[in-house]
Amino acid sequence: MKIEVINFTKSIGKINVLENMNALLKSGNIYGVVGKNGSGKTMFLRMIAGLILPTAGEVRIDEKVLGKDISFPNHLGILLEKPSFLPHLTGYENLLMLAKIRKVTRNEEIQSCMNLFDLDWKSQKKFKEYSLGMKQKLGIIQAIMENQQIIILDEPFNALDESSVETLRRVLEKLKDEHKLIVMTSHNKEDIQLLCDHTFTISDGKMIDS
Ligand SMILES: Nc1ncnc2c1ncn2[C@@H]1O[C@H](COP(=O)(O)OP(=O)(O)OP(=O)(O)O)[C@@H](O)[C@H]1O
Repeated sequence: MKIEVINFTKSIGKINVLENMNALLKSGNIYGVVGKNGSGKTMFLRMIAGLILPTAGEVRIDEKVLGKDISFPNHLGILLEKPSFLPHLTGYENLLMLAKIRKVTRNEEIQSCMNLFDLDWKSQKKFKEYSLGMKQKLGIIQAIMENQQIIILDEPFNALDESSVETLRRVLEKLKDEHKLIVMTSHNKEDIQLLCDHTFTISDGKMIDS
């Protein structure tokens, strides 16, 4: 798959939160998006996910224009800040419910994904009782469990303990080998250097290095 960002500008009020962005992303690569707090990294992810529409320019997913030819990229798995799940259900019940929508993920796959990240799928603990890191892991699992072609992860390493960081690194390498297109933000240089084939640096809504 191919994502092309062409002269994309997004203005909110008088501010350009993204300004004249250009980028090309292809399957089989991990892309890192870096920059200071408030520079526009999350906006960049929202842009390629079709969650914000341009003031000018466009995003093409395999030649289809987002917001015109298609509303959202097909085959998208996404983790945005603060994953939202139903508080009164367990983690497993939340994932089961989401899996029912597209009907592509088997229960066993959810169970093994939870095991991989050291979450007990049989636990009766409700989502509202989850710790920050447990919530993060559930969000990661939801983004990858449907085996989507494009995987967008906003700060996926946030709040993870050391062994889960290792697990996630291995998972992302495997997804790359399976020819997925992965885009992630991180404030951690080591994660970016170890994993990413290409880095986009954003400053004040502008791409300063690509
Ligand atoms: N709903 C909104 N309305 C107006 N401005 C917004 C809105 N959401 C974000 N912004 C602004 O857009 C800019 C980019 O925000 P963004 O969330 O993309 O930053 P970021 O690089 O992801 O930051 P961080 O590292 O803190 O997560 C910031 O100046 C922010 O204040």
